Amino acid sequence: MIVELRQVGREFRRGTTVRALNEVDLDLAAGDYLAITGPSGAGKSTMLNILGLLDRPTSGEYLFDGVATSGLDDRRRSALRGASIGFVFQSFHLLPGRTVLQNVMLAFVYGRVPRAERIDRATEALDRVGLTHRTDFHPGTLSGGERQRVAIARAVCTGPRLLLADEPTGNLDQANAESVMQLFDELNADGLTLVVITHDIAIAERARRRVGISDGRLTEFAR
Ligand SMILES: Nc1ncnc2c1ncn2[C@@H]1O[C@H](COP(=O)(O)OP(=O)(O)OP(=O)(O)O)[C@@H](O)[C@H]1O
Repeated sequence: MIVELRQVGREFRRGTTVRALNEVDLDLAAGDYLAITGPSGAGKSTMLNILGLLDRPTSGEYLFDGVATSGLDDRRRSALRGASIGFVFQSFHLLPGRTVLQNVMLAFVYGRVPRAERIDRATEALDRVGLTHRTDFHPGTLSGGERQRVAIARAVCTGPRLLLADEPTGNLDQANAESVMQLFDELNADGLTLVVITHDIAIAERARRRVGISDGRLTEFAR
């Protein structure tokens, strides 16, 4: 198992208490492809932050790749995140003043990849997403779909065990969204474990498993 959530809860206390996640159980095996859907405020971002080791549950346990993460201090959690989890966001998060290749190489800033290997691995990731012809371009000159594919190259070039995507097609037109979803299908076929948060049912249908969140509770839909 890559992900095991055991009765995970996350409460926020700001005057009143909000239970953003409530006794959530979830298992993700290596190679799974999961979509998470739900209305605004249901707990999707909270779930992604917990899965990505950006936030901690207030109850329950999260095992990542068999490791109980509640026992890890912040430094170890960051190291695990950097080595094992890739992120893709709706708004791409590319640096406009850097080239495509340089943006992908930002993934290695906190990692342990030897300097000499970095260009090769970034170039290989750009080849994987079909953008070798854009290596020296700046993000501002690319289409939305190309920008998202750069962000995906940056997320996968470190060889993560899990890729987390938050509304990855939210800023894309249908054709560009399709190219990104096609790429996700290919990455998953190559064995990458994927979790995609989306409002879009057509996008969620691409995943092999689909869960809905409502008021912090998770329900898996039969396929
Ligand atoms: N840092 C925080 N402090 C207080 N409450 C929070 C915090 N983060 C989230 N919440 C609350 O937890 C609940 C779940 O929020 P979350 O952002 O996970 O929902 P979401 O499904 O991602 O919504 P959206 O689709 O609008 O992004 C909401 O009631 C929200 O107000």
